[in-house]
Amino acid sequence: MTIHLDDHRLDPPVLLAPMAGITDLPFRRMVARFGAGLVVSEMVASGEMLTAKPSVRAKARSELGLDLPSSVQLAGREARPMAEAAKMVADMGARIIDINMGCPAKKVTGGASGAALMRDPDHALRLIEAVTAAVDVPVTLKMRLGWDDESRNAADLARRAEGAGVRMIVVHGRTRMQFYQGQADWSAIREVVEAVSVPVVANGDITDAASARAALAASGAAGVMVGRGAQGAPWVLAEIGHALHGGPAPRIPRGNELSDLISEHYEAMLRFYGGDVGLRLARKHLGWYADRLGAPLRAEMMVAQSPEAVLALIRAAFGERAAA
Ligand SMILES: Cc1cc2nc3c(=O)[nH]c(=O)nc-3n(C[C@H](O)[C@H](O)[C@H](O)COP(=O)(O)O)c2cc1C
Repeated sequence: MTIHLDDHRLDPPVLLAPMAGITDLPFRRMVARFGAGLVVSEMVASGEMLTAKPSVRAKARSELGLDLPSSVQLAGREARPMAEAAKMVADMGARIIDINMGCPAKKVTGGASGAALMRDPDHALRLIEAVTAAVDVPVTLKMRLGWDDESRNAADLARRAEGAGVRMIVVHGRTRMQFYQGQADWSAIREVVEAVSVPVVANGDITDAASARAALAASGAAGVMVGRGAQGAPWVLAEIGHALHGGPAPRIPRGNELSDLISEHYEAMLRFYGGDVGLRLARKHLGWYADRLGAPLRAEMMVAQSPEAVLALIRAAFGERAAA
């Protein structure tokens, strides 16, 4: 099954979730080269986008260097700045724009954006309409089941969003008040699938082929979106695409090929952010790779102070001898 958004084919329908501080351009490129139907940027605050801060603009960059659609996610609470920011990111090359109505963080919901928009559907609709009217690229929406158990309004909001021109809806199977607790309720996503005719994508706790298959069966969704499951395993989306949709099997690197890949990711982060910031931000990815792959020297990688020292540790931890 393939999801079509205008000329874009999201094939396989296995999508990388937006994650603030994680799905930056270097990580999206890493996931994209193994294979995914779509990769989504971390959220970009619309207000900050309009101030033209270089670090915010960098989040909205989407040139993957591959023939794969890249989506930029915007967060905000007011229609006009959201529409203006949407125009800016489309001009920068975003091929799809996603609206964040799922983020539970107090910093975000306190500003009445993210999942807080689900508490005020009339206002949310005005914001969606402003964005769809402002750009020619497809606009998608990411939401939760609702604010809390008493107000599970995802299906109703999805129906209205479709009417306002939204082309695909991703639903994280938790309410905002659940934050990340418990288990995502994939069967609750079915109500949204049945409410709209645009593709609905299931999200939450999907980490491998088995959970992806279970999420699709429970929800009836057209595809899955994977977030935390891709940390330290940028090949996981391609593995799911292969198992469920017959896409090409990813070649998961081992030994020196693995240490080359991780070094490449590391150096891409240094180039993207500049030395000091890159060195610091790359640590969490190195930690995830080490955790996933059971590699040694994790603690040393976390405190190493120079790129040369980190690269030597990557070779020692993940390379041929380490694998032997
Ligand atoms: C560290 C972190 C950052 C996130 N940032 C965003 C974000 O910027 N925008 C968004 O819509 N969701 C964000 N999310 C939510 C994820 O997109 C996803 O909905 C959630 O993690 C559930 O999927 P998963 O179980 O596959 O991780 C974030 C989640 C995490 C863990």
